[in-house]
Amino acid sequence: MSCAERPPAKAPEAAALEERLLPPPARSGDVDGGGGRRKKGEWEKTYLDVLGVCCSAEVALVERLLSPIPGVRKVTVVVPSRTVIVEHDPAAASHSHIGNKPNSLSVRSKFLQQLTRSPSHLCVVRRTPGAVKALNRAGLEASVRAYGGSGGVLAGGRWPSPYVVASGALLLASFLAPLLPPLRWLALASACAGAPPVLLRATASATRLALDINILMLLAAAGAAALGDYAEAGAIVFLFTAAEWLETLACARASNGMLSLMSVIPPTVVLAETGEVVAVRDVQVGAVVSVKAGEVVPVDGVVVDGRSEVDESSLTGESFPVPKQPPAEVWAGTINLDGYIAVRTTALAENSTVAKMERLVEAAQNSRSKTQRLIDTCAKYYTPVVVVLAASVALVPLLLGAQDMKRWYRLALVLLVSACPCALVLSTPVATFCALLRAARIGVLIKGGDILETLGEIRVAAFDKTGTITKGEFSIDEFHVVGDKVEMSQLLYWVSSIESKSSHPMAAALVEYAQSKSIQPKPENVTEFHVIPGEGIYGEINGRHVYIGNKRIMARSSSYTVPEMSDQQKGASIGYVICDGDLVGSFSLSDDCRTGAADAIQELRSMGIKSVMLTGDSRSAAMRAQEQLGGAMEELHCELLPADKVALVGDLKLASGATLMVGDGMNDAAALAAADVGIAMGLRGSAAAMETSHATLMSSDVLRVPAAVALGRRARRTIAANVAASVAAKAAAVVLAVAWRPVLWAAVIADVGTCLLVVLHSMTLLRDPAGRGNKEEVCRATARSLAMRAQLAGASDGAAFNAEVSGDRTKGCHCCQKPNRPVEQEHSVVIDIPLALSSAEHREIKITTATAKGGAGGCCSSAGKACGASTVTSDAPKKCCASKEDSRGARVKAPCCNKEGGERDSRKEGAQGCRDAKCCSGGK
Ligand SMILES: Nc1ncnc2c1ncn2[C@@H]1O[C@H](COP(=O)(O)OP(=O)(O)OP(=O)(O)O)[C@@H](O)[C@H]1O
Ligand SMILES: [Zn+2]
Repeated sequence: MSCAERPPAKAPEAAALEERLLPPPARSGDVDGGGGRRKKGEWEKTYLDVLGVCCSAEVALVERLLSPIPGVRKVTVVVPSRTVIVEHDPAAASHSHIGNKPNSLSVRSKFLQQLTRSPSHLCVVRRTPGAVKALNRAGLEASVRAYGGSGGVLAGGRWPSPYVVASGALLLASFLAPLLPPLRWLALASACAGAPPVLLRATASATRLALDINILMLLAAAGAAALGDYAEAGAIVFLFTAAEWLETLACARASNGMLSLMSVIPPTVVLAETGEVVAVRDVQVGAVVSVKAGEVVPVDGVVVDGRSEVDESSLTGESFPVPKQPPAEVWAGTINLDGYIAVRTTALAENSTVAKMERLVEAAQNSRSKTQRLIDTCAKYYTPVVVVLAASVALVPLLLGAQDMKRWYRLALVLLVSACPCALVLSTPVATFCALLRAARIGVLIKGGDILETLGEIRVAAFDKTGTITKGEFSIDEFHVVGDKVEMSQLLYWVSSIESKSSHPMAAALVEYAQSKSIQPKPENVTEFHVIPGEGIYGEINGRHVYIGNKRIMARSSSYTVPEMSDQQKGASIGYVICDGDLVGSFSLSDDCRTGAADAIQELRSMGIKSVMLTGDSRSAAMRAQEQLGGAMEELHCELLPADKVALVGDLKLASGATLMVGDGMNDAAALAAADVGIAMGLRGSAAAMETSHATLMSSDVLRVPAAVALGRRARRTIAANVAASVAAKAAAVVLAVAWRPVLWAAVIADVGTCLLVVLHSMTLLRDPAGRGNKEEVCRATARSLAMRAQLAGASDGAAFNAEVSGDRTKGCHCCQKPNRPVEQEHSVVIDIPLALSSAEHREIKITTATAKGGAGGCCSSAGKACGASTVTSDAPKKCCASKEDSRGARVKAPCCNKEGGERDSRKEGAQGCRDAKCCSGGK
């Protein structure tokens, strides 16, 4: 059996497969804590599809049934996806269930087939047949889900149960009763035919003295039959069971979406050196595995050999191939498209990004939002109140000797049917579930319904600059020796050695710069190292005490005053090197805004959200980013310490309301936590940020921020509509019954119909909002993919590349042909620098910019390179790299007003530095 060739769709021989997927118990039992193995005594999770879970009423039942099973620690019921997650001790469970395999071979082989496509941890499957049996005995229709597979029984195309079919057919036949009166008995038969599964569940919940929809419906049907309304009784049972079936289908679609997110990691990997095939969970950190074209990358790691393009959409939601060559990072679950790569593992399978993502999504879906908690509390009282009401409607008129008792009984039955708050209870979780799923698909991991709802309330968005608005890829503009204490080579050696210990984006640029001057860093010679937040770093090398950082660090470590900036240095970040109290070097570096950052901020503005920049970098660097954004930020705060950022976030919350903070999680973890919603940037960003922030952007596409806010708003609207619909439907059914006449089947339709409606309406959240086609996405994708390819191909000359991708610029966007129009906008910008450092500088500048802007200008200006955000149509004045005026008439020099179209030559100054910039978006 060759595991290397993994035919995902075909099911190889069942026995061989079982051998592979279900290792002998001895092996899984003796795992130790070492290496890639699971630790002894760790809990495992098994996922069950439980169709009988309809609303929160069944949650307690499921828990009661499963908790007593030995080895089961925790039972979690996810109502919207009808999933039960059983956490159990594999050792205990396997002890009591050795050889105890799922009963029917057909079911078993069916899901063994699914296992071929699913990850490793599935040996647990056979250890919980007890759970499945217990649930099925209570009529809950449970089955084990192949984790990561394409959905257990829930997978689409499931037919209605024979009970539903029989009930429907009999009911239909009974409609011929006017022609042949005895046929009316068929309606009663229809009720009986559909009843068994309902009866099973009703009994299960009656035994624990709970009142659920099954009991209510049975009572209503029995009542109707007792009153002689056989047709009504049949209709109640049939409508109820049929609606349940439809709802299951709908839920199946939603949860299938979840499963496709839990991507398809192969169970085995091939070690590159030996060709040996090992289970993915046994792969150690540092092992090199080979990944052929078309295969799924099985582990997180770095490419050490080969070259390929990888589809990362399962993680980032961005559907374009990303070129990879050493030493690029790759992630488990992404697809190697067209080349061979060897990957050195950097994390165990269970710690891979996709595994963490799975855990987060799962936890998010289990968490209850405040709306949901409120509704659940109301629902708890609703049912008993309505049942008591129904009882009094039946009994009081009887005691008073009313005439038309049949009418009163029917009214009581209508109330009884309306007593299940099913739709209301489902209104929030299903919508939240779908929205979270949608968010994950577009590469935004949101940790729960509460955060989703808060996202919809956001009024201010604060952005960190370095690594969030900008790429965090600095280029060194200048590097000087100051004084004659050291030589250049010595200085570069110190700086690069100490910087190799820092994770700040500037560090990488400085190390690279030294290497380009043939100086190799020697981090091992750095005896002491620490980071001074907001200032820079300190290191001891060969007995020297060296500080590297901004002007604050200079003030701290020397008696020098900050030298005047040269003209060349305006708009850059300036750094100083201080050795034993003497200023020995200075450098300047700059960084560019990310593609789409400007559009993201414009989009937020169009949604009525104010954008603010919070940066630890210098004022000039902040201004430069602002220029590149076309003046989109409404406030700039610079030279901030991490604590200043926290304080500012607090101020924004007070002044403007719900505040969103987007950061790369390096120096703004505290600010992210302080915001109402903190979004950490990127796959590349620290993994810790992913776990501590409220939400994570899996790609570096800032445009996902407005998308996430829009999704939050949509989710809130959907939930509100769901709640309104479910309340209105109940009210309408009762009003109709009181005002006109009690029609039982109408009440049933109002009940189960709204349930279905709520599910279907929530599922619209899974789709893209109307009017925002995929075109925009595709445009951006192609643009970026092309840009990256060009980068990899070493396109040294931007011109050729631009010509290739830009097509006919005058027509507008090359992919969607929308014209790129310059947009006039005027707004004031507040620039704020903390008082402590500079003289109180707080001024407002009126900036009018004409940008060929995404939203209004052409769908893909965000695509930058391809579509040319910088394109200016013929009627707009062309004044390349023009300067603009601030309100005082002072000229603010634009170093390169829009670089989207080309690359900046860092050695040249200002406008001359703009190579191929189809410029002037900043010009008036
Ligand atoms: N490793 C380093 N080497 C040189 N300078 C550094 C280093 N780390 C920090 N600095 C200096 O300290 C300043 C503040 O750093 P900090 O990390 O707080 O903010 P930032 O990353 O520049 O900006 P942002 O807050 O927008 O992410 C930097 O602008 C830089 O001048
Ligand atoms: Zn219900």
